[in-house]
Amino acid sequence: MLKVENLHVHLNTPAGVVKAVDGITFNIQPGETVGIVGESGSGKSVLAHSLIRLNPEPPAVYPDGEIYFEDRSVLHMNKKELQTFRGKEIAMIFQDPMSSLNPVIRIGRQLTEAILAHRKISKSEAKKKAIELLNDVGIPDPAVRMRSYPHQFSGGMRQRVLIAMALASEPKLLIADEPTTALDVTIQAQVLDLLKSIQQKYGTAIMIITHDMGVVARLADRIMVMYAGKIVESGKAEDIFYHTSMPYTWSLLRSMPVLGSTRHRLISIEGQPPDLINPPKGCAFQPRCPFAMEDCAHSQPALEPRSEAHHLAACLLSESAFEEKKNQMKGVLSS
Ligand SMILES: Nc1ncnc2c1ncn2[C@@H]1O[C@H](COP(=O)(O)OP(=O)(O)OP(=O)(O)O)[C@@H](O)[C@H]1O
Repeated sequence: MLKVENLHVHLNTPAGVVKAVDGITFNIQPGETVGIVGESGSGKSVLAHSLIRLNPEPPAVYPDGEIYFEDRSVLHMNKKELQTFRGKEIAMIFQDPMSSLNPVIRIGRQLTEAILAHRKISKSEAKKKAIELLNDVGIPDPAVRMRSYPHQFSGGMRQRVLIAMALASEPKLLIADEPTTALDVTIQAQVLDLLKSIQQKYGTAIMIITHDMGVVARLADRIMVMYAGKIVESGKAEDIFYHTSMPYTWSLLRSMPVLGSTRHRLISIEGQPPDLINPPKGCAFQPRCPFAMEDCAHSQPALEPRSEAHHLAACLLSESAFEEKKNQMKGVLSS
């Protein structure tokens, strides 16, 4: 359904060219849930926004690569084509629902208008559909709540409303950019469960962007790990969690809190993410990598298959060598 080929997105800033997306290739199939994880600044949002050309142009330019949605080139769409494409085929929800809702217009009207923008139905049918959608996303008393203003809803409820708005056009792909970061933990879990149930009901593919490995663990079939504008590891969720093949992914996983663990402090990844204007030569993670070898500073590892099908990693260490290094590290940490 979605095919991204060797995509490069550059941001021309006064300080220089930020290589925010630096040669990324992936597909999303209908109904699939794909998680994109990485630290702040790794290029997740720029990548997601480029799928519907939401990065302001300038500063964004697309010097190389292609994005196809059902064989249509998104990078070659004109303004009018983009307008109908956005929301209708691919919809997006953001971290802060308040910024996407109009504070002075009732929820019901905003939702009804979103439906009417995409479907040729009467106003009363759209209203009925709006109530149905609010019900689907778990808003109690939806017919009554249609008359509420955004500030009369809690943060979690507002995120539910936005999910309903995104579903108004029955998109084939829903991009959720850090949809739960602004919510507290119990509400986060409810919103993630809602996304899962929506996918089952509507068959919508979901691309979820997060810096939280716990979020992708809960939701994603397939995970792509981003570092410095590149995908450094991708595979099925179980490959990423149980056959981790790239030291950056391993570091992200080690920084996750573990329920019931005797570990008392969270392990953070030492060092800073690289400057995307002057990225380091060789592997961009090398300056922070606990397993770096001499070659890592000179040659950039390609994203290559590992032993499990469709599991790719960009690391000069072979699977067995990485396994050995991890075991040595565990030995040092436990002694
Ligand atoms: N409008 C812009 N102008 C200049 N640089 C930008 C702009 N937007 C993003 N960047 C830079 O592009 C890089 C990628 O940013 P992006 O927002 O995609 O990261 P991210 O992984 O989504 O991080 P976060 O989780 O903090 O949103 C960063 O170095 C960021 O500073």
